[in-house]
Amino acid sequence: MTPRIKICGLRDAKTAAAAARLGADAIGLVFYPPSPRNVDAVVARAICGALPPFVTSVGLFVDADPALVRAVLDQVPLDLLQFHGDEAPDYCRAFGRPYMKAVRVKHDVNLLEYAARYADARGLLVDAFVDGVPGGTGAAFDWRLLPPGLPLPLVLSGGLDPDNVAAAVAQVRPWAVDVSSGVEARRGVKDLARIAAFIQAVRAASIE
Ligand SMILES: O=C(O)c1ccccc1NCC(=O)[C@H](O)[C@H](O)COP(=O)(O)O
Repeated sequence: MTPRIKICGLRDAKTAAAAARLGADAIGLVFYPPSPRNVDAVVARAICGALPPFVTSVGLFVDADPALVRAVLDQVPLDLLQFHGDEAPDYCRAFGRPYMKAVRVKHDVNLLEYAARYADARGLLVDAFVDGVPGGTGAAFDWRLLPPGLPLPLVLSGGLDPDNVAAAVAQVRPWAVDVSSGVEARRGVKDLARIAAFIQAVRAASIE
């Protein structure tokens, strides 16, 4: 099985459409103003409109005011919500949309407990813990901290790039991989050659 591939932090329709043509299964839209990858609803709507069928649009929020999430949902046809902060299960459910919960992994995190708390999530996205920065850091974590037998689909992220993703897939066997910094030319600017190389590396490492 080849893991699904999400390219996160797209900021224009042309690059998002190109990523989809290269084989991305999902693209992530960051609604978090401090991020260099932040987009507004107008740009996000244009990006979603440029995607072919069967490519999932994921809206990423970090402890956002629910009014902001609702305002985005009113304007942008998102398929899935990604909550990347400390959102409680009730918050995540309140929008009545499919969601996945991000967890920033450090040595004492109990992912089985997370999976039980967010049992209705479509998946758990695991990312590196970096103090003071919620995500998109390019930092990796020790994949040995991931327990076997997680009951939710696992989306592996954090410091993945074209050179290390094959090893990550072989070791972790995730449902999907998610990348942002590792396919950028510079912070916030995606590089199509790196996206192509990343997708190629994931496919070459497909799981039995
Ligand atoms: O991308 C961001 O700027 C960002 C900001 C705040 C919270 C999350 C953010 N990105 C989340 C993602 O889904 C990234 O793909 C994930 O954190 C991995 O990022 P990277 O290590 O840069 O590949």
